[in-house]
Amino acid sequence: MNWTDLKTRADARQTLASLFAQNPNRAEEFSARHGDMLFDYSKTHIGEDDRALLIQMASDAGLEDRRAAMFGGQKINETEDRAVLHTALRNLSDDAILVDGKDVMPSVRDTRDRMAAFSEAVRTGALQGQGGAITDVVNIGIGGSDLGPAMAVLALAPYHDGPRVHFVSNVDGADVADTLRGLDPATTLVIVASKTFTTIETMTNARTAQAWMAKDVKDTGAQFAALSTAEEKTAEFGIPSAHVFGFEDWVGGRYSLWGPIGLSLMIAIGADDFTDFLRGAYDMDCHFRDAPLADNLPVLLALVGVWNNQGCGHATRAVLPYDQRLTRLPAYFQQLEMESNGKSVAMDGTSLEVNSGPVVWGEPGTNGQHAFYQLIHQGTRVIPCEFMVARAGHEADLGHQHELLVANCLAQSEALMVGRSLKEATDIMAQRGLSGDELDRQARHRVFPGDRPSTTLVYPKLTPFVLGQIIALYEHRVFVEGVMLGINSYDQWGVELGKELANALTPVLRGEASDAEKDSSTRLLLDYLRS
Ligand SMILES: O=P(O)(O)OC[C@H]1O[C@](O)(CO)[C@@H](O)[C@@H]1O
Repeated sequence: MNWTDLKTRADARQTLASLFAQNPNRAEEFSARHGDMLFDYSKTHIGEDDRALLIQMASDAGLEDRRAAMFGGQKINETEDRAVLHTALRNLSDDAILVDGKDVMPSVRDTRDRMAAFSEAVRTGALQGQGGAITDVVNIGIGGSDLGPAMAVLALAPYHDGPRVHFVSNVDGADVADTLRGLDPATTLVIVASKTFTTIETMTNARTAQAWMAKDVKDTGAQFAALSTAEEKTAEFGIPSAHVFGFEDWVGGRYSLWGPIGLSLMIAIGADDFTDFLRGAYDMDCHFRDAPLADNLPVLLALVGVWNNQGCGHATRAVLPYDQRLTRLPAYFQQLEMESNGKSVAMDGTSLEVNSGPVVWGEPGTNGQHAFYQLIHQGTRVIPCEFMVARAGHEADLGHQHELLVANCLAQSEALMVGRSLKEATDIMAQRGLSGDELDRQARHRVFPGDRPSTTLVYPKLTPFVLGQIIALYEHRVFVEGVMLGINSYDQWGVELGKELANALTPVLRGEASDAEKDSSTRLLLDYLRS
């Protein structure tokens, strides 16, 4: 890969002001549309030749072949010898997808139909709890078995017409206790969401919920469901097979929202809206698969990411949705991007020549503006920002609030780019009556360096279809960045060591095992915690 050329180009980048001055069509030429979605990346430092180099680099990395291999069910997750087929879960065509020569689609469709029947039964009251119709659903899962449905249920709140849906993830007993308090065990459905059905947090919380329900409900299994690839383990837990929704190991945890892990979302919004959500993702899949690289939204998003991170050396990326219902989206993207591309070893076992994926973080606007934007505007480090905003909100009677939201979103990217010079700040402070040294001192605090990069994604309205598009857009962006880095985006060995050590420390905390082998810092902490 041509990382040296990329860095040389990035080091020689021009300012945003000069890029716009040189090219009056920059906004048009450095933005792309797909359907009703607009992606503007003109406020980045990428010039025409830089873009050409980035596209060439993606192509040289074998992007087109890797993409075909992923969609075609080949085992691109090489460290786990698995296919990567979350796209199969939203494949709404009649096309077969073969893994090891077998079409996976009949089973995907069958599970989807079973999910729809189950969620309709819960929503209509055909499936009752011991105390009557189900009023509350509690999804117990963590990581990809929590973040996706939790994010999407909040995002699609205007479409809720089913029972209330709650999420428990943390092994901290506070989470399950606070969630179950006030719920009626006789009208609650508990969904245990775990791909492996071994995750300690989820299984511990599931057993706590089972004990809570058992005090009031004779047949707890009737009010439990399981979402897992490990169907024999769900049976051991006492969940009837009719309430078990299985999937295959070719669905990664952080990519699993589209199948059984989305059951809580389907119960909240209904099977038809859930299908619209899949339709949006499928639409983005087709765009990603078919559009030329230069017009391809996931590819462009990835190229901006690579330019900012591996090119310019910006280590973090802020995701800033101006959409309150996307409050959980930054956390969802954190797992999607950091668990996928937070790796320092390439597929062939060699060390990466460049930095791995960035630190992803964020909060919705306008809240973030009153919290951390100070650093984004005037801190010493540059934080590339990804703004997102809907053309229309759901609250038709509050259109004036949506205008304010949009104005703030656009104002931030403008302020980041344009900044405020010392001369401008001085003029402003002079008009306010300051002069001499005091004017000089005060003006310097009011300077905004500007020239800070951002992108803006505009979508028509946060519907199930559009949410599906947005998530698939980012999934494919992660894929493209991973291909360019030459890493496997679909394993997560980096989470294992901490899990192993936690398992070993539990008996030490209970006083059932010695801490003699532990380092002195860990021993100090153990002494304090046990005392
Ligand atoms: O669905 P499971 O198997 O409980 O795993 C939960 C999460 O744990 C992880 O394996 C990381 O520990 C994630 O990749 C996954 O989403």
